[in-house]
Amino acid sequence: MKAVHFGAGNIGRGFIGLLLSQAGYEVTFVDVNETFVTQLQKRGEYPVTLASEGQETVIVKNVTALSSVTHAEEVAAAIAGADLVTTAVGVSILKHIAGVLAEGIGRRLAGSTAPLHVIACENAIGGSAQLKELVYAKLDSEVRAKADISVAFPNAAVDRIVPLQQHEDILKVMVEPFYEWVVDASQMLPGYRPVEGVHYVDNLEPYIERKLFTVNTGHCSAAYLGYLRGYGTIQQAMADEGLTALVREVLEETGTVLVQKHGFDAEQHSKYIDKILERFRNPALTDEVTRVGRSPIRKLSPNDRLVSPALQAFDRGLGYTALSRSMAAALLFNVSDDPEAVELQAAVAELGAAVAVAKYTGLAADHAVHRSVMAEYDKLK
Ligand SMILES: NC(=O)c1ccc[n+]([C@@H]2O[C@H](COP(=O)([O-])OP(=O)(O)OC[C@H]3O[C@@H](n4cnc5c(N)ncnc54)[C@H](O)[C@@H]3O)[C@@H](O)[C@H]2O)c1
Ligand SMILES: O=P(O)(O)OC[C@@H](O)[C@@H](O)[C@H](O)[C@H](O)CO
Repeated sequence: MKAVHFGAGNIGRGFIGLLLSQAGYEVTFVDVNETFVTQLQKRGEYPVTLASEGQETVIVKNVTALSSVTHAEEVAAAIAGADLVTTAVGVSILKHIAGVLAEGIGRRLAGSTAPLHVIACENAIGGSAQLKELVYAKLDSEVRAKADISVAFPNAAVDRIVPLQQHEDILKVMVEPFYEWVVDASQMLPGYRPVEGVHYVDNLEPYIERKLFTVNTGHCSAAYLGYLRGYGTIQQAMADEGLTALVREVLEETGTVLVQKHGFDAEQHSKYIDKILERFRNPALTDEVTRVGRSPIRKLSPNDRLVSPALQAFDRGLGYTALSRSMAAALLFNVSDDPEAVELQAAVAELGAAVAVAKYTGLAADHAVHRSVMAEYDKLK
């Protein structure tokens, strides 16, 4: 079985490539980073170390790589012959891989009706659906009709904390032991062969919302509030009890929405929150607040981890003050090598915070959540 995986970065090597290789796939990574590509081609394997007491290392074998810049032909050919395509490049990069993916799908459908699943493993609601739209926009109607039959884009939720890596071996990845990969079974092609280690569910929404609005909402809250208090890592921020209490408040707000909306057991959900906070604290990881808070404009966007749960709380008459505080803190995330942080800072300086909030969150200036964000911003500033 053959898989093509876009993005040989942290989660790509530390989770998706590892799991697919262990499930028996020959994995071809596709990346723009020439060093990763050359090293993966040359060695055909790389180590993944678990950030736990024993620090067990697994060697991921049966892998190679292609450059999406210099090997576009080979990438399209690999897609034409693959059983599975996955991505972990960042949701805003999906538009850049849609062209070669469309080319590969077109070639494949010219001579084969073998099933192909394309799964975006990004932190976003409906990541694969977004990718499908981008790819379909590049296919003609005849190819689209064929793709409707034998190519599927099931949405997914992936969870494993993989920080930025700093090892002598450039391919080595240190990952937390926990992992979860959930795929929407209702969007798979009939008779699909499950990938070992992937959890297939009939309705993905409760899973993706629970993950994004707990792990990622809590994570970015710790990052933005931690940044304001001068902490460099999530582990340092989470050692501050006052800060952890603020993060917990946020997760209590999202938890109330999730329990009401999806019918999760309140006690179980509370344990889920405890477990997530424990994962953030993992002393064997060093996870920088600048990684976890990266791309604040994406994180402040209407369907992402802050605005969406706040609006859902508002609609249900529930609290959203702690979520508003995290959004306000995002406005103060002044990291000069993060292009979105730079853009956000410039927008706040030029337009004022109220207009910038409306612009990036989609919240009208007279919306109660917008007013709440501004009230928290005035306090934090
Ligand atoms: N790191 C985590 O803990 C984690 C966990 C779950 C989900 N995610 C999600 O996975 C995605 C990747 O995150 P990451 O932390 O691995 O980031 P990363 O920056 O480590 O990896 C992204 C990789 O994509 C590559 N890339 C960029 N443009 C490309 C292109 N046009 N074609 C091919 N490759 C390209 C980059 O060179 C890089 O190697 C994001 O959507 C993130 O939200 C990350
Ligand atoms: O990848 P982002 O920028 O959407 O979010 C940063 C982190 O919260 C994220 O990468 C987590 O580590 C991951 O989602 C854990 O499963």
